[in-house]
Amino acid sequence: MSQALQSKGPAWIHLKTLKKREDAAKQWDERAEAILRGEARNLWDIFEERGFIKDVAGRPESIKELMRTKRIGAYVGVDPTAPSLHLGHLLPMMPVFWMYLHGYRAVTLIGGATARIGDPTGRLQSRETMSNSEIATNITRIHYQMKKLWTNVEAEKHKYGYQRTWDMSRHLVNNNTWWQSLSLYDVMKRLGRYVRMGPMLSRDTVKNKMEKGDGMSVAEFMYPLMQGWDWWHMYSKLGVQMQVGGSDQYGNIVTGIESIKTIRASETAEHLKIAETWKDDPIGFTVPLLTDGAGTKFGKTAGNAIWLDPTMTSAFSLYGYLVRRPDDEVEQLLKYFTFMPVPDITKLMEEHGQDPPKRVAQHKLAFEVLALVHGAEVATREQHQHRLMYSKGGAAAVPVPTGDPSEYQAADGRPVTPNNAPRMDMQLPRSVLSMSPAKILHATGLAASTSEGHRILAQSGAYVAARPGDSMRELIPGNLDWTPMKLWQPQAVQTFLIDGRVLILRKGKHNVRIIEMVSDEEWKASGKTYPGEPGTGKTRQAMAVLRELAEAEGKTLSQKELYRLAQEKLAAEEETTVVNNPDIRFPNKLERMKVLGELKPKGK
Ligand SMILES: Nc1ncnc2c1ncn2[C@@H]1O[C@H](COP(=O)(O)OP(=O)(O)OP(=O)(O)O)[C@@H](O)[C@H]1O
Ligand SMILES: N[C@@H](Cc1ccc(O)cc1)C(=O)O
Repeated sequence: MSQALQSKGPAWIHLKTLKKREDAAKQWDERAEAILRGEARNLWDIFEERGFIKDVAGRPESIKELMRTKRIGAYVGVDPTAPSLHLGHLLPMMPVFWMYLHGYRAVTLIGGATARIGDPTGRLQSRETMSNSEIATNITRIHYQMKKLWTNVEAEKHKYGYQRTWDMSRHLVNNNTWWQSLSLYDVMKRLGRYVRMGPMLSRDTVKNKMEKGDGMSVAEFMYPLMQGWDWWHMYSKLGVQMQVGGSDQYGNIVTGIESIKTIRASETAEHLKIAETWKDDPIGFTVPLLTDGAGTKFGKTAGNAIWLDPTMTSAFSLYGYLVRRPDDEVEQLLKYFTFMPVPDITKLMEEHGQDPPKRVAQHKLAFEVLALVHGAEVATREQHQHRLMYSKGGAAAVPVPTGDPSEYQAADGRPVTPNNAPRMDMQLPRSVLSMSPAKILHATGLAASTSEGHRILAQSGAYVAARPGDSMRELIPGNLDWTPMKLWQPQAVQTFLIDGRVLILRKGKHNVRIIEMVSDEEWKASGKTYPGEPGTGKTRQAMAVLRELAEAEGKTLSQKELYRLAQEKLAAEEETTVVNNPDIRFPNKLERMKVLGELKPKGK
């Protein structure tokens, strides 16, 4: 046995990794051969068959050959200009998910930096400037949404029998992580110096916005170059050679290809130069536009978005929307939004054709999309609800998210997963900020009590979105970094407020709260209470109810008596009626009578 293999530690790991890499390359070559022999399929053909390809930046034959022979990476980016992704965004993400299932490297990108500038493509008016807190909120929500999608893609991988290979990989990145430290000098030196104004000025977006719109800022003008630099970053660091986008992204993708070639050629250090053969060239394509029944693009601007966030479009409504798709659309939607092989879709459509009113194809579509967006358990639940509704011929009662305390509780004590995570957005009164971190955790529902809050903090189990390290400062705008919370002084948490109004906390991996601080007056007027709110404890509330009941009977009770009775009743917790708060139990009517019967009106 060689020295390296005998010794423990890094050298041994290194050899093991090398061996895996070698095996993976061999497997890839074998598959490339199998594709050539017609025994395996080229993913590019699958993209074509499913209707994913609208415009191609590059030669389709070369791309196909590249995909056969090389394990390239692919990415799709979304700017967090809204608090949620929508169905339109999911379309360009689907080919990237397919890439992952087929063993390529797949990246979804959140444009924490680009969202600040706003993609001017196809617009006459600039996007509104977003505040730090709005960006932080959107990034947090979309980050966890993408995580959830990736979790469910993983489940789909098993469902459809895709093998895990050692080298398949998926990444979720935020372009702010490189833009925050990139120097203007680097961008100018490697890219700006070579880009000519003529072609940039002749782009439709630039001409239209300058001539018919509200003009164009330098940053907006540079936007396609920023997107191009993102791609370069991932091209050079992760081997991302392909970009996928919505149909409006063609111009940005072409500019990106030119940018990569320019930056690549501007490398002066011989040992850092990247090869420039067709096998190394960046390539990309756009997917068709997803439109609504009236042919309008689905999106934020048109106000017709079907959101992937269940508090914005409930899982029930998403299912309902998909089940209502007309017969002539459903086959294409199955190709776009499910991982069902096309022969299975064809078979399903034949079955559907035998009894169209049964909508088997639409139900399958709805189930599959929900499984991808919200997980198999929610998909099964919603399918059941809808079947029940149709069989009864009436509308089932659907819970609409209201921000009720129960929505912040983890599902029946089970571990919090991306698919059952409680809702993130909540409000709390500003006075909460002067409480201890343990109490704040309790107030947000991240801890069941203050003492549990203490325990969580002692074990470093909760985090606040903040600058990395111990700097005790609020989040770097555009980033999402976490700092473990400690048993800090009561005022400390205040230092992490973003724009003085938003606090972002997390417990465990997926249990997140984005808390908007409102004035105490506004909170009081809302009539809401939070766990541990002073004056709203169980005993105090029970005393208030008992006092009211007694007064209605013309009886006045001392505080001491009220306290004793409240304690007694709460301890008994027999026959109960839930009032307002599911945590607080009150005596039922019979009980009340008994209680009041026992009472001696004061002075008698
Ligand atoms: N309806 C759609 N069909 C296909 N792709 C879409 C659709 N909507 C958005 N996309 C794609 O998703 C990505 C992100 O889009 P973007 O952030 O511009 O969202 P949007 O909802 O279209 O915004 P807006 O409506 O404000 O223009 C882009 O690649 C875009 O082309
Ligand atoms: N410009 C894209 C989003 C995006 C941002 C950065 C990227 O690197 C890629 C894509 C859009 O508006 O849809």
